[in-house]
Amino acid sequence: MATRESVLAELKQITDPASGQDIVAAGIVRALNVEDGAVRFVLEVDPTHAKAMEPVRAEAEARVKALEGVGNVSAMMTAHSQKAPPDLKTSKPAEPKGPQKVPGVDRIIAIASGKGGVGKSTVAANLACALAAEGRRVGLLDADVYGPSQPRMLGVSGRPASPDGKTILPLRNHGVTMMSLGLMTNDDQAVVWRGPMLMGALQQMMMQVQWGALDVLIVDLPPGTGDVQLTLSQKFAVDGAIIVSTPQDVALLDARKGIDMFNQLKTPILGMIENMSTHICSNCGHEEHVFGHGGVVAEAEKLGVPLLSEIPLHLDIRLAADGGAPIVVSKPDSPQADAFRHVARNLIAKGLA
Ligand SMILES: Nc1ncnc2c1ncn2[C@@H]1O[C@H](COP(=O)(O)OP(=O)(O)OP(=O)(O)O)[C@@H](O)[C@H]1O
Repeated sequence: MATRESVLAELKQITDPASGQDIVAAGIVRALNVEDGAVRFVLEVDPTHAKAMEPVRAEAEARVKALEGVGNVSAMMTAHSQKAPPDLKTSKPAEPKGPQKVPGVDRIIAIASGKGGVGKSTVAANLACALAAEGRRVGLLDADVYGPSQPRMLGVSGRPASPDGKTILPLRNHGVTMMSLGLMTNDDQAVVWRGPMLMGALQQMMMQVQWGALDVLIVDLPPGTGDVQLTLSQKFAVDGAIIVSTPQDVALLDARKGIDMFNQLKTPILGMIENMSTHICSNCGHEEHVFGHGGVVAEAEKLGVPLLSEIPLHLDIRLAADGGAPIVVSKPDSPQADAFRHVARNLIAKGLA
């Protein structure tokens, strides 16, 4: 199916004779609309150039028509119409400023937590694998610079290759395309990241990794509310954040700060996940509430965000994560895996993943 990105990429192949730039960069492509294979756009040109621009319009129309999954194409020149619609009269560039999209990536979901060690990476790994098991094209970016754990959780190692010295080839396991800052550093080397370095590294991971076509890119954030969170939300079009917390008061207090930050950044909160909700004894199945119970449900209700799942504290979840095959992959039919799969299905049903 043709997307806005694929149409823009094709239009970028055409040169604007007036400026010498491609027609997208020159800002003359306006009001692009791609819906169910039908593509509409306008070339806004100076009326005195209308004649000279006709071949450009015809080429644009023909090129887009030749794209796979495109049916009807309507390419109009504003110089042809008596009066251009008001929003086409500005001289702003075609691409909106502000958060950018990662080429080929349809959606970005951030997995965040206020506090460290609450199981954010475990949730991100299982959610990515669960979405892949549902047939989604999934990427997982481990942006947890302070404790990158995805290589271990997804069972991948080795340095990612960069054949051209510019782009980075991600690794892949359990149906998930994965990249981690942990793969770019030595295993036991402590890395001290400074703000600008962090932002540069994140930008590089998002834009220079060859993610390919993805339905969703899951970003496993570091705990807290720091530079990585800010850069991600300000520079990239993040579709939503999922906040992971344990039911403890301290974790919840920090989770609230995280939610406040995303609210300020206008990143939608997709919901909260209560991890280590109840402990289920792997011998007798007895349940107990190690970190208290119901804290996240109450908090989610208070903040008006959905509670997406309650994940039990279970030895199998830790063993699976430490063994390089998350529980969703190693024991897909277990109730523990189901707690994650339920979130994945829910996100897909809502068109969020
Ligand atoms: N529901 C669970 N049941 C059992 N063990 C769990 C569960 N969730 C997480 N763990 C274990 O707890 C530890 C911490 O989890 P994880 O690394 O996912 O936390 P985090 O919030 O990402 O931590 P960090 O602060 O390092 O980013 C890991 O050993 C993981 O296997």
